[in-house]
Amino acid sequence: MSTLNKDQPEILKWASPDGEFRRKASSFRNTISKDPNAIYTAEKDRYHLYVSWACPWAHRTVIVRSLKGLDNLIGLSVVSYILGEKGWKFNTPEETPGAIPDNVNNAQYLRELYFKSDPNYGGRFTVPVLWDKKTQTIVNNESSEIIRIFNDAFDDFTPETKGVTYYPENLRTQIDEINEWVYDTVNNGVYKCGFATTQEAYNRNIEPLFKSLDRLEGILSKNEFLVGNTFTEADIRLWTTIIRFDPVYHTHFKTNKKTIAHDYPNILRWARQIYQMPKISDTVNMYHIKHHYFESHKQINPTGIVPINNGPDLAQPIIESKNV
Ligand SMILES: N[C@@H](CCC(=O)N[C@@H](CS)C(=O)NCC(=O)O)C(=O)O
Repeated sequence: MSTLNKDQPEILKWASPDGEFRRKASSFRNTISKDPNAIYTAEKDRYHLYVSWACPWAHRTVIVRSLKGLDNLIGLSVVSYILGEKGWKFNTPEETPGAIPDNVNNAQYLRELYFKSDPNYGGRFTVPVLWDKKTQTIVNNESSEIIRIFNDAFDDFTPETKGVTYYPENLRTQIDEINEWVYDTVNNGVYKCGFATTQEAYNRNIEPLFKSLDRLEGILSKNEFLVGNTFTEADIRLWTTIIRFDPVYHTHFKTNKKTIAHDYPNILRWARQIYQMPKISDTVNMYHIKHHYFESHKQINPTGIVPINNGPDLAQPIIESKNV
């Protein structure tokens, strides 16, 4: 058992006593619907999204909000990049460039929204949070569900993106199947390696991660995207992890068997292709990403030093590397 865990405040304890990191299920799981009689019906200016630029889960929701043209329908607040003992904090952009304060609830810390929704809340205070201004509560705090809500619930307000779907009906089985192993071994896999506090827990998770990256490289050597030639939520969900891989996870989470830049030419081609789609690069804040991980997890990086590498330049021209 690790002694590390004992010295940490409760909120900064990531691993279980056996050294393995187990992500807790999100608590607020409601949906928003086009039905005017639903509790949470789709309306302009009713909902607000709370995110961190640093967080790969929250990043998915920012991407779909932007691609679906919801920026003027659903407001946005962005926490500061440091996750401290009281959790995520709101700062002004003068204090933290890139931060957007909470002008809906005027909260200082994200946790206030959780207690406003449920005074007995006992879970973690995570981003993303989708907030309903009308009922003063959290609708949903699970990124995979928020992106499905954004995918179609507001279509009646956005004629220009109406019907644009990242979860097309004919591809759902394939998307769900990919999401499942990518979530377990890659999205969450990097955390299981990085937050492990025993060698055994790290060993158990590092091989499945690289096995999955090898598998993804194989898929992307034949296809443009994860599911054939259609850009879907499976790509969005993986992409936010991949762009953090070389600059953060490789060092900070000790996932240093290979890098995207040198060992995965097809994943790199795909990552560049998505980065260069309209609106996507605006959702990437590498300063928040790097400074969040290296400065917040003091149990892994006690000095808080932020290493220099920003990962491969995603704005570079795309080099076709299929079937190499
Ligand atoms: N399953 C959640 C995970 C969200 C999550 O873990 N967010 C992290 C940031 S990357 C967080 O807010 N952590 C704060 C904490 O656990 O105290 C989702 O996909 O929405």
